[in-house]
Amino acid sequence: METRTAIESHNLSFSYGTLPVLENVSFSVPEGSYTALIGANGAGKSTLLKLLLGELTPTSGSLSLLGQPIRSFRDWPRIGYVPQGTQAGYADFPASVSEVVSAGLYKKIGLFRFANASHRKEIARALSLVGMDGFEKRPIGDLSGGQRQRVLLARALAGQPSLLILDEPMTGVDAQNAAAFRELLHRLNRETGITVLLVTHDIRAVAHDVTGVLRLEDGTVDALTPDEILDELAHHHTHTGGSHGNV
Ligand SMILES: Nc1ncnc2c1ncn2[C@@H]1O[C@H](COP(=O)(O)OP(=O)(O)OP(=O)(O)O)[C@@H](O)[C@H]1O
Repeated sequence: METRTAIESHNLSFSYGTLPVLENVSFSVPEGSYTALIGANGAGKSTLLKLLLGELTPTSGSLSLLGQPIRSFRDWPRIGYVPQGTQAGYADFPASVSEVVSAGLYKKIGLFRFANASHRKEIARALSLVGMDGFEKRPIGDLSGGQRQRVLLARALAGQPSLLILDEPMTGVDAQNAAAFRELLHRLNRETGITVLLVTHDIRAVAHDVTGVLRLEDGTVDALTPDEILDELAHHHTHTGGSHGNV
């Protein structure tokens, strides 16, 4: 069935005990969009991602993924996820690039459900998408931070998800590699049509790439167009993004 929204929430609320984080939040992320999720430290970005990944359950309201209510969502292979700050942790990881990328497949489709040849082909395809063709046999620890981060993106892309969720993937990557990674995300979104939801503290860096922005603030979510965000940035408003002084 064709779905129009990758993510949709209606009056979504979530509290940790008595601490409300999201209060009657309604928003939608269109299929094929490139959406930035921004908000100051503690605004609730990670909490919203955990709700999307099924790790937390909404207190009330509805949340749907790819047109299905999150409670009964079964299509996890269609969701790719790049968690926060993982690239540095792979510096000493004793595995080849191929093994790391295939972990993304195992999680999605089960260890024995993929024939070996098509399995290898899918790993090569994912590596090619991120510009890491031929790196299968290299130990991941031998790569640069920027290369490792692209391998982790390939792991999320293995199995051809239709929604890619990234939690501050540029953390701990130098400026040049971060710029290359942003360009890669932009190109993936344009060329493959994959829906991208990017949590970022640096909205300025992606404001020209994204098709929309969701800003978490005081328990609510505001949807902004790229023009609105660029306008705010041009007028030096201070509440467009994180609290690291980069807005
Ligand atoms: N497991 C938890 N139990 C209780 N409170 C929590 C828990 N996790 C987060 N919080 C609180 O919920 C609020 C939202 O936190 P969350 O981590 O979602 O924010 P964030 O926007 O991701 O922040 P950051 O940008 O620093 O990662 C904060 O006040 C935080 O202290």
